[in-house]
Amino acid sequence: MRGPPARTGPVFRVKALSKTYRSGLLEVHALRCVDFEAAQGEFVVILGPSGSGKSTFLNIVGGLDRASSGEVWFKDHQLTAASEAELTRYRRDHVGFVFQFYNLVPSLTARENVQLVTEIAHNPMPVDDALALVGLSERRDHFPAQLSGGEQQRVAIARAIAKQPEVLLCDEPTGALDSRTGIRVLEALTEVNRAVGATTLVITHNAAIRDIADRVVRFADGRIAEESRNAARKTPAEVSW
Ligand SMILES: Nc1ncnc2c1ncn2[C@@H]1O[C@H](COP(=O)(O)OP(=O)(O)OP(=O)(O)O)[C@@H](O)[C@H]1O
Repeated sequence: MRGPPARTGPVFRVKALSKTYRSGLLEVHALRCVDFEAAQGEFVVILGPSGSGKSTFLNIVGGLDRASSGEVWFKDHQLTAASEAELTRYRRDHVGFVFQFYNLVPSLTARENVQLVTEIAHNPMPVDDALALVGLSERRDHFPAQLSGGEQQRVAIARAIAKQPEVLLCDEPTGALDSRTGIRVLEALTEVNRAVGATTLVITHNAAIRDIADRVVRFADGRIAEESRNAARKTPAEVSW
């Protein structure tokens, strides 16, 4: 008789994570003893007021910044014990980043911007598949200046997921966009989360977005103040703000 299917462990395990920034005599406690886990393929929305530690958290989990104390694990790799070279490899091989500002190369087309990543990735998807996932097949030969803000953000998402990352970390991906365009970008993110199965963490100031997540985490004053799970996820089209 076969037993129950083997459960895969969490993708992220964060234990007692703290981060203190020091400049001169001044200390800022950006994170205070944060515990967190995320499962494979989970879509987590992170809310919280300005300065509550959201970006600091995402940057540490993404290997862009270092903890002051505590542990961060990505599967069986302890990021908090990793060397700079190991963190660089972690970011390159496993993490897709999407930021508020798209950081596309202006002299390259949409396709070429995505290609920059697929050329150095271990297991990339075809560039055209990545652009199709975000609904931009028709625009692949356009330059960033010929694309709307939402389209540029979708190119940035295609670039982030073309390497088929295990995690997708997004810091205010709709922050610079109007609501209709923002919804299109969220549709691209949920589609990518479904198709690639990447564990997805999305920071937003926009509480309306909480309904599209599996789970919502609210930061306040460097701590996780509240967590909730959505029994049913809404589609981005059902959300308005
Ligand atoms: N490099 C840094 N040096 C000093 N202090 C910093 C640095 N980065 C962040 N902080 C401070 O740490 C605290 C948390 O910042 P963080 O950017 O994580 O908040 P946030 O919730 O993402 O805010 P926002 O929504 O405005 O982006 C803030 O008080 C901020 O000023």
